[in-house]
This record gives sequence, C-alpha cells and structure tokens, in this order.
Amino acid sequence: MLNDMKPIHVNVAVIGAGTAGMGAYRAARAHTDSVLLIEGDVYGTTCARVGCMPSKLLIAAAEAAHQARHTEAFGVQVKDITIDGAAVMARVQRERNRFVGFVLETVEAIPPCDRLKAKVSFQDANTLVTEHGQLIHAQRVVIATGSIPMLPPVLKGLSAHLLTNESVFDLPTLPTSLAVFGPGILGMELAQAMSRLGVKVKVFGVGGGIAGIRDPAIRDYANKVLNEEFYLDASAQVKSVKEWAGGVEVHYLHRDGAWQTEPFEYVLAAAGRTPNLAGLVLENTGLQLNERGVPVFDRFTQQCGSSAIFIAGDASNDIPLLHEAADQGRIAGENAGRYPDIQPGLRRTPLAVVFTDPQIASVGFNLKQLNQQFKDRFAEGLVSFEDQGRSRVMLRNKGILKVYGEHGSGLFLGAEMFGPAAEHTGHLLAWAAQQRMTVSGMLEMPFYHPVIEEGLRTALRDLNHKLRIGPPVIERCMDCGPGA
Ligand SMILES: Cc1cc2nc3c(=O)[nH]c(=O)nc-3n(C[C@H](O)[C@H](O)[C@H](O)COP(=O)(O)OP(=O)(O)OC[C@H]3O[C@@H](n4cnc5c(N)ncnc54)[C@H](O)[C@@H]3O)c2cc1C
Ligand SMILES: NC(=O)c1ccc[n+]([C@@H]2O[C@H](COP(=O)([O-])OP(=O)(O)OC[C@H]3O[C@@H](n4cnc5c(N)ncnc54)[C@H](O)[C@@H]3O)[C@@H](O)[C@H]2O)c1
Repeated sequence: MLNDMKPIHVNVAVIGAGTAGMGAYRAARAHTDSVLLIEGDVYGTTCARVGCMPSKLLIAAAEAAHQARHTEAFGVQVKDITIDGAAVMARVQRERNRFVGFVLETVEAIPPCDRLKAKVSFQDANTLVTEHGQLIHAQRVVIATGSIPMLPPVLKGLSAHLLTNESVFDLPTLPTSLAVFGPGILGMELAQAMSRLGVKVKVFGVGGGIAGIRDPAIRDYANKVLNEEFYLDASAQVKSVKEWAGGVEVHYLHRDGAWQTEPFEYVLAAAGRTPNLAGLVLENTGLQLNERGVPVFDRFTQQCGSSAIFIAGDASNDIPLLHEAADQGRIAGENAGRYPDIQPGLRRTPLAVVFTDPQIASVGFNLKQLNQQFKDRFAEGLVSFEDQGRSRVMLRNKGILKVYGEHGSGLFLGAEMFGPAAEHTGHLLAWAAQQRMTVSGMLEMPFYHPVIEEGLRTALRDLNHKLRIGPPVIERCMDCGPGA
C-alpha cells in the first residue's frame, strides 16, 4: 500500500472503496494501468458492513420468529418459542463478517500500489490532498464517497443510547425497547424486524411518508397493516428526547390525543441519508453544485459538467441503492479510464424493494412522475391479494398491487406493490418495463397455477381494460384456476 509522502501522479483517482468505487476502479483499470483507489475509513463497503447484508440477516431472524409464532392457523402447534437475543445478534455479526470477508479478499487482490488508505479532499480539480498533507495529482477523479445518516434535530446531543445503521448491528444482544425516528425504508425494515424479535418498538415520522410508498392508497394500506404489529405514527409530534443512564425518554403526542413520556432503551436514527461530500471541499474544484451540495452531473455518463471529475453511488444522490451504485461506478470508471472519450452507459429501469413483510416494490415510473410526465395519458390496474389463491393458501394474503400503462401505446410504465413476494414480482415487472413490453404482450406470457403471479395477471388484465384494450376482469375466473 502506498504510504510515503512523495506526491503521487495517476491517470485516475477513485475516492471511496465502496461498491461504486470498487466498480469504478475495475472499470477504469480496463483502460489504464494508472488507477489509485483511495479509502479513508475501513474497507468492506456500507452494503456488507452496515447496510443491505446485516439488515437482511436481522430480518431473516425476525421472519423465523414470526413464522414460528403463526403456525396455529395451519393446525400446527409450536410451543415455547423463545428468542435468544445474543444468539440472534451473533449470527447477524458472524454472517455479516463473512460477507465483509469476501469484500476484503477483493480489496487484497488489488495491487498494493493501486491502493491508498487516507481521507482526501480536493485542493483543485486535479489535485487531492490527504489528511496528512500528501498530494495526489490525478488527471481524472471519480467521487464515490457514499452517504451518511442524517440526524434529526430532536436527536442531537444523544450519545450512548443513540443508534444508527453504523452501530445497531453491533449490539451484543437485542434491545428491550427501541424508538425509531424515520418510517422510511431503513426504519420500517428494522422496526418490523426488531418488533418481531420481541423488542418493544414505536416508530415516529414526519410528513406521513412510509417506506417511500408513493400511492396514497397503498401507503394507507401499509400503515394499517404495519400498525397491527407495532405503533407507527408517520406524522408524529415529538417534543423532546432526553437521555438518562438507562436509555432515553420520548415526550410525544400519542395518537389517542394525550401527551406522554415513554422510556426506551435505545433510539434509532433512520431519518434519511445525505451524500458524504462535506469533507471533500468541492468548492476547490470549480464544479457547479446543486442545492444539496452535489456536483451537477449527467446521469448517463456520470460526468460532472464538462470536467474530468465523475461521481457515482450514494454520493451522487441519484437512487441510493446497491445495484445503482454498481452501475454508476462502472460507468464513471469507464469514462474516467477512457477520458476524453465519454460514452453514455446503461441505466436500468428503476427497481426498489423494501424487505418488510409484506414487502414493498416499486418499478419504473412512480405515481409522482406519471402525474408529471403522463398526466391524463396513463391508467392503473389493481389487484388485492386478500382473496388471491396462492397468497391465501400460505396465509400471506395481505396487500395490493397497482400497475400503470400508457393510453394509446398500451405500454407498461411502472408499478407499486405492498404484498407477498414483492421482491420477485418487482423483478418480473422491471424486466418487462425495460423490454418496453405492452400490457397485452405481458399477458401473453405464461402464468402457472396456483402462484402469486396470478394476482399480477389480474392487475394487468384490469389495466388493459382501463386502457380500453382488453375485456373487463372476470370475477372468479374458473378457467384461470380457483382463486387465481
Ligand atoms: C441499513 C441499510 C440497508 C440497506 N439495504 C439495502 C438493500 O437491501 N438493497 C439495496 O440495494 N441497497 C441497500 N442499501 C443502500 C446501499 O447500501 C447503498 O446504496 C450502497 O452501499 C452505496 O454504495 P457506495 O459505494 O455509494 O457507498 P459506500 O459503500 O458507503 O462507499 C463509500 C466509501 O467512501 C469512503 N469515503 C468517504 N469519504 C471519503 C474521503 N474523503 N476520502 C476517502 N474515502 C472516503 C467511505 O469510507 C466508504 O468506504 C442499504 C443501506 C443501509 C444504510
Ligand atoms: N431495501 C433497501 O433497498 C434499503 C433498505 C434500507 C436502506 N436503504 C437505502 O438507505 C437510504 C436511507 O434510508 P432511510 O430510511 O434512512 O431514508 P428514507 O429517505 O427512505 O426515509 C427517511 C424517513 O425519515 C423521515 N424523517 C425525516 N426527518 C424526520 C424526523 N425529524 N423525525 C422522524 N422522521 C423523519 C422521512 O419523512 C422519511 O420517511 C434509502 O434511501 C435507501 O436507498 C435501502
């Protein structure tokens, strides 16, 4: 690893060895041997260390507990379910460390002369400086510095009992109680998981949003279903959160109308993430910055203005998800490596999944974008999973799916779902949208029986009818199979 203080000269410097940065490094390296990957903190990526993987591991434990508690309706008795909090967290950490280990192996495989462990900032558009004063002259730079949790004002000043995604997965055991601030994607996943693992959970939000759901009908449905499991107020009034030796006290207006003060062992800040750009001194680059301090960039080339600086991953504030970080990193790295030959890369159909139960998926154009870009030129099809055959067989018959299509062309435009196996339905729909399929074309595809996808077929038939292309949906269509 490079560590002496002589100035370094490279063709491409990549700041941040997360998913986007490692992808950018690899892509740039295909075009030039002179690439430096700079990491200011621990290797391992946000996704593997404190993001996607440990959160899904915790959710998996919660699902196991939930399934064990809900066997009776099937005539199956499971007695004496106990949750060993230390064992739950031990598995989360053990498996998390395994995933991190794979990342570390990838890092180790990068030649040491291509790696620098230092926090850097810009001295000018082509010069980086480490915290120790070492200069790096780079003809091209990729910014891939990720994002950091935002702390809501009401939680400022808390310390020992304040958790973020950086600390929650390292708890030695499950907390007894948890106040979650932010019913966003992260907050809802972790709140439900903790609740199912026996933690007393209350979720406080502002503005009524739930896990990024755009459609008010789907959001209201999710609000109702999730509230059956734990207290969730997406438009809460919280006056104060005070820390004491044993935890925190939250002073809030309960939905029943009374102000109350309630103790929790921990509070989890899940009120959003912000691009991690503050330490880069971007003013020294001369780049045009937007209102959030993010360089203005082209989302197909990742190039910032007409400069030799590229941006990728959560740092760009453009769909902060893992697969997007990987795509953006690759595009940024290819263009930095090839510079000045800049080429647009493939940006895929938007797809997001939230691993609550029921899951949430959104695909393609969301309702806000449809209202802006398609106004009266789109229709929606709907299915409820409450009576859907396969969902009911498995007692997972909660949720709704809305699918959107364009009048005239009959093109499938997007979808939003809160329902069973939304991670899989979301993929089918994203693939169809990226293939620019029409709703009629999607209905020509095979559907097995009895499966959850038959619910999707009902929604698509409803949509095709609303687009004035197909007949109305036949209630209890027996040639589709019972309960389809
Ligand atoms: C709890 C949680 C759960 C998530 N679950 C999912 C999920 O299920 N599916 C999904 O698609 N996405 C999920 N995400 C989002 C996903 O983890 C991120 O979109 C992705 O990891 C971003 O990758 P990145 O490369 O942009 O950033 P990172 O992996 O954070 O990499 C940025 C790197 O830059 C380094 N750095 C920062 N500043 C400097 C500097 N000045 N000098 C040098 N180095 C610097 C940092 O130390 C860091 O290593 C989740 C996120 C969280 C927090
Ligand atoms: N399954 C996944 O793909 C997954 C899972 C977890 C996280 N993530 C990624 O991590 C990012 C960050 O997640 P997040 O949930 O923190 O952000 P988010 O933007 O999805 O949600 C933040 C929530 O906090 C609320 N909020 C804001 N200020 C608040 C306050 N003062 N008090 C209470 N609530 C407040 C917002 O209204 C919003 O509902 C997501 O955008 C997502 O990209 C993805």
